[in-house]
Amino acid sequence: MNIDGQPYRTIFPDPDGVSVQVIDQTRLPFAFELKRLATLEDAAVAIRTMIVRGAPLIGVTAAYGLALAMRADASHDGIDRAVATLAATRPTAINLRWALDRVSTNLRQVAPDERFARAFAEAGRIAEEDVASCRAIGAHGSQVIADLHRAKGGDRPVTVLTHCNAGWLATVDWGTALAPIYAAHERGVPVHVLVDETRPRSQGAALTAFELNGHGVPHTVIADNAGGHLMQHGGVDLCIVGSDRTTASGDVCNKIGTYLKALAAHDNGVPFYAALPFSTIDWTLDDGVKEIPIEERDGREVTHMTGRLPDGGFATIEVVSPGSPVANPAFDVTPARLVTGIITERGICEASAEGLYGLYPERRKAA
Ligand SMILES: CSC[C@H]1O[C@H](OP(=O)(O)O)[C@H](O)[C@@H]1O
Repeated sequence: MNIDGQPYRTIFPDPDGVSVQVIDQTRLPFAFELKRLATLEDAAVAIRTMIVRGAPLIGVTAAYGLALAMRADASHDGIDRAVATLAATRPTAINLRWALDRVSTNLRQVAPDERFARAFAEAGRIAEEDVASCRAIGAHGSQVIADLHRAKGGDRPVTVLTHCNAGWLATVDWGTALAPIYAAHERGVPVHVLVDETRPRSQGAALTAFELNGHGVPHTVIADNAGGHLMQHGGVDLCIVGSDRTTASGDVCNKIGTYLKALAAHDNGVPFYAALPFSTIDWTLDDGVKEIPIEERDGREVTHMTGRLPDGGFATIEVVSPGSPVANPAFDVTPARLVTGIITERGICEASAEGLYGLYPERRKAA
């Protein structure tokens, strides 16, 4: 998407042909910096430290990371080691495992000296598919916004609340939850986005707000705990969130705090959608609350915050009483019963096995 009129993607091959460039998301919104990933370790560190983040982007980065690993060790053990290293970086987003399986599956049948080129090309295909999928999610989802705009009289913007960052920075381009918003904005449907700051890493305040500013989409950043109140007072027409893993039954795992927004939406009759591509669906799971692994991140993400000083420098400050124990689960699971619908690249379905298998019939379990 655009940054001040200049189109960007979050990850792209370096002109040298043997590495990739990524936007360092730990430096946004106050600094725009690219980082070159040339090795397996570069890719693993980038995912683990959230230089790149967001389920689809994590998958694409892992795919390129496996290719980069082939430059150093293209043996069978080298493939196994690279897959294990990348799979261990973050446990929740299923896109990571999905991408590694897709790239590694046929790699062993290829001659070792062809494995880098084959894996690098496959990673590129995954990236292009992600762009196409997210663009399609935008097209399908923008119709929900357009229909709401008409249903509400067509004389005011549709207010959409979103949580965390599920925009183009979480994918290769377009995004998932934000794709319908971009598409609606570009087709002239007036929208106003309520951006949950999304503690503790503030992906909303730092990344979603950065995206929407860069693309000229009206928005307001709000404290995480304000959403329920705004819904009670008619301030929210629609919620759209992303997902890191959605089960075959429609349970939606997403950034911590999503479940609380879904409860408030349900209590106030606000439609609550999850937007996600096929690569985010885990067809092996049915009970998301019991079965999806929830990443526990470093407590320092809660006890400290990093921001910009008045002189433009960066500083990290402590914001919790020293010595207090901290818990930092990074995701939660919204049961399908609280989800109005799931917006995918193939269309919109109800959050259920019937809905998802209806869009992806080839995934029906063998009888
Ligand atoms: C389109 S996936 C975006 C998804 O990923 C985020 O998690 P993180 O920033 O920790 O990678 C968040 O759950 C978003 O909804």
